[in-house]
Amino acid sequence: MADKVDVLIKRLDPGLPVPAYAHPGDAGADLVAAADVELAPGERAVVPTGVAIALPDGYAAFVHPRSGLGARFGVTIVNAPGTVDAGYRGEIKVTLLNTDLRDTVRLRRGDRIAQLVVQRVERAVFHEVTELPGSARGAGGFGSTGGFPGHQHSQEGA
Ligand SMILES: O=c1ccn([C@H]2C[C@H](O)[C@@H](COP(=O)(O)OP(=O)(O)OP(=O)(O)O)O2)c(=O)[nH]1
Ligand SMILES: [Mg+2]
Repeated sequence: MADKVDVLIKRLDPGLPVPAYAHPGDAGADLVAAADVELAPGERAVVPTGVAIALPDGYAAFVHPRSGLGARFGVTIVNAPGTVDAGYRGEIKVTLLNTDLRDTVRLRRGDRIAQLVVQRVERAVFHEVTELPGSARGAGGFGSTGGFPGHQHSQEGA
């Protein structure tokens, strides 16, 4: 059986369910909207979920978009994945964005709008140096390996 972690949860709206995993083995527990929301094309809104949590030290929760909302309606999360810190006791909120150029999206209270992934996280101890150790990648990034449709691979500008 996979590792499990106990997370305290407080319902701020007793009429709504606590986050739930749809299937065994799912990484994300679905979060619901605590209010109706209407998003015009290109519009975003901070949507309450009706829950607050207390994570153990050494954990964080990440608010991920749902692929179905993205594929069907173009609804995503502006700051995906949102980070819920272990010390945060406020309501979890989701900043939804309607990326569709034509259609307004209407979501109802109780609709599943995002999914919460709880993960262990490390705290870094930053050691300042003047030179970093070399690596195979070096400073290449932002498409340095090419592979874009219709474009030739180029080392320039990497
Ligand atoms: O999608 C999100 C992202 C964040 N939060 C909450 C939990 C998190 O612990 C807190 C702060 O988030 P973050 O550090 O990303 O925001 P910030 O803009 O840096 O605000 P702050 O200055 O409060 O840290 O807001 C959410 O409810 N949903
Ligand atoms: Mg912050």
